[in-house]
Amino acid sequence: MMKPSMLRSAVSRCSQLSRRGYATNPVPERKVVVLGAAGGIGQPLSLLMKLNPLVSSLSLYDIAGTPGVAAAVSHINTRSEVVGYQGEEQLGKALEGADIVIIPAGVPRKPGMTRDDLFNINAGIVKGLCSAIAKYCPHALVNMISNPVNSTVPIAAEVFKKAGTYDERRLFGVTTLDVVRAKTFYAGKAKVPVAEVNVPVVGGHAGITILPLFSQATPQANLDHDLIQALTKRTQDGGTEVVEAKAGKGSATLSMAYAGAIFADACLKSLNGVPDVVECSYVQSSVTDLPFFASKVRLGKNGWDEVLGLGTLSDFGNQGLENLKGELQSSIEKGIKFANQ
Ligand SMILES: NC(=O)C1=CN([C@@H]2O[C@H](COP(=O)(O)OP(=O)(O)OC[C@H]3O[C@@H](n4cnc5c(N)ncnc54)[C@H](O)[C@@H]3O)[C@@H](O)[C@H]2O)C=CC1
Ligand SMILES: O=C([O-])CC(=O)C(=O)O
Repeated sequence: MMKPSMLRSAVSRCSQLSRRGYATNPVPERKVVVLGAAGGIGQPLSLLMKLNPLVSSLSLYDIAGTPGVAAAVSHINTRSEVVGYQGEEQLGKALEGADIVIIPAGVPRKPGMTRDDLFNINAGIVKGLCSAIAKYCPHALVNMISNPVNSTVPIAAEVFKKAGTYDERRLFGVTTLDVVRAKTFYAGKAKVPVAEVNVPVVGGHAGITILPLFSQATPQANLDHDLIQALTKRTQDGGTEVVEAKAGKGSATLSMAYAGAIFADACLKSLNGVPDVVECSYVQSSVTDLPFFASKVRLGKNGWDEVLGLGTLSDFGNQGLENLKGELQSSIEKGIKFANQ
């Protein structure tokens, strides 16, 4: 068991490491809101955000269960003040003054379902939450986790457009878990240290729309075509692997919380002026003919500064890109249509 003194020194080491490279001192005040904070992702994500020294105010909102989560998290002796909010009448207060809103609210998959099968429930949840964001914190960066991400991000964009608050640079679909998986699976096969691995993952966040570019992975390894094909399939099916292993008890929560915390930390750093923070994310894009697309984006003080191109694709990558376009386009259209009903 870890002794309290060890945990304290780990947290302190963590804060020292995180502070390195920050352009401003003292660290600015930043409010982070988690919508869906009492859920399977929401709880560990709230914990990880409480450990982030860049957060000064942590607002935990859910339709139920937040007082307990907030009470537990608030006892951790790190910088941020934690407040729990429960029920729609408290949503405005939860959001006011937010710099970043992370949204893992909504139902997860069960075995046999696709992410699109969640649309009927989650589209409405996301629409409602985004209307509140437009009203109470229109300048916040939005990190959308709720599935189907390929549609929920276009829904959010439409809601913000209607409210007159849309700024494409502030809306992000969180695809970091695809990158996390691609790195892990690649490191295992390429026999390279996982901490050194980088793999861009582009496209979207469902099945074949998830396109890991292993030909651009670093450190480079001479993996044969069959292995690259297998790694691609495993990354695309990573979510389903967890859904099946959980056998009806939901989908990835802990690894998603980790991925969500990485992405939110990147947003916080760039808001604070750290230059050249680059992450993959599903954003409004002109990299392909699709209006939303995941690729590397350079983050800045006001959201993303630049959507980076795809680089040189292998034949396999090009084929994957062509194969995903139809599905991604129809998921985008479905979201836009729903938001405008
Ligand atoms: N982008 C990604 O890579 C990933 C996305 N997901 C998605 O994240 C979502 C959440 O997954 P879990 O946390 O496992 O589900 P969960 O069911 O454990 O938690 C969802 C939480 O959302 C809350 N909620 C429902 N309606 C709400 C509303 N109107 N306002 C605020 N909160 C509301 C629920 O009360 C619950 O606490 C799912 O849609 C899942 O598919 C999951 C894993 C990875
Ligand atoms: O697979 C799911 O339903 C949840 C998810 O998006 C993931 O784990 O990548």
